[in-house]
Amino acid sequence: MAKLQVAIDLLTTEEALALAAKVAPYVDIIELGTPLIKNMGSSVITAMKNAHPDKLVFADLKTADAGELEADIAFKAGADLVTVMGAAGNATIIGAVKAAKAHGKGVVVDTIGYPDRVKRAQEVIELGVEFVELHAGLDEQWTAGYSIQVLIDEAARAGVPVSIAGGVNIDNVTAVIKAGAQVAVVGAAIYGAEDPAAAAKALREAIDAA
Ligand SMILES: O=C(CO)[C@H](O)[C@H](O)COP(=O)(O)O
Repeated sequence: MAKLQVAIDLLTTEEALALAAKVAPYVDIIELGTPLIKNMGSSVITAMKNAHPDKLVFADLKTADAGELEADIAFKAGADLVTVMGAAGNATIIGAVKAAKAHGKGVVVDTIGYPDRVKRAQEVIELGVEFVELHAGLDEQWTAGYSIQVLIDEAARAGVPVSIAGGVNIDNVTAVIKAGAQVAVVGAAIYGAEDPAAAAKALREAIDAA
């Protein structure tokens, strides 16, 4: 069954916990966004895991170097999954995977900005990562002409476990899952909704029906 990951791109632990409390019944993975972790430090990871021990807590570190060290910090704080950039060297990804194995946790590679996301996904899966995030970041989403269809097409031909992030919403989530994504990552369409719980519930139902 495909998973729903809520990306919490808010800026304080208090706001993140309040949102997570509303949407937790409908999501499998709670992602702490990079700006949130930069603003609050690893204490937000611990706070979220303590509040939701039954959920996978995803620390979107976007590590570019010192993979083992940065991943170890997040796993010690309570993360179940951490991200390393696909543009990082393989040594960085291998280091993070080493830390993950030591903690019984996992690494996700984020392909933001990588020219050939599918090729990199196929390469890094061999390094022991859990799955690869086919990701158009916020800046790319705000570029004229952006369409999530690019990511959906990439997922359909990746042939390795992937998530899709970059403007997933209720209108496209079925296509995201039908393309083969194992995880749909949803940020603004949940945290920016008038009723985040209702938005998460609708996404959950669409994923389960896909
Ligand atoms: O990691 C991120 C940005 O770097 C976001 O969390 C991710 O893109 C999902 O958010 P949205 O659904 O708003 O695109």
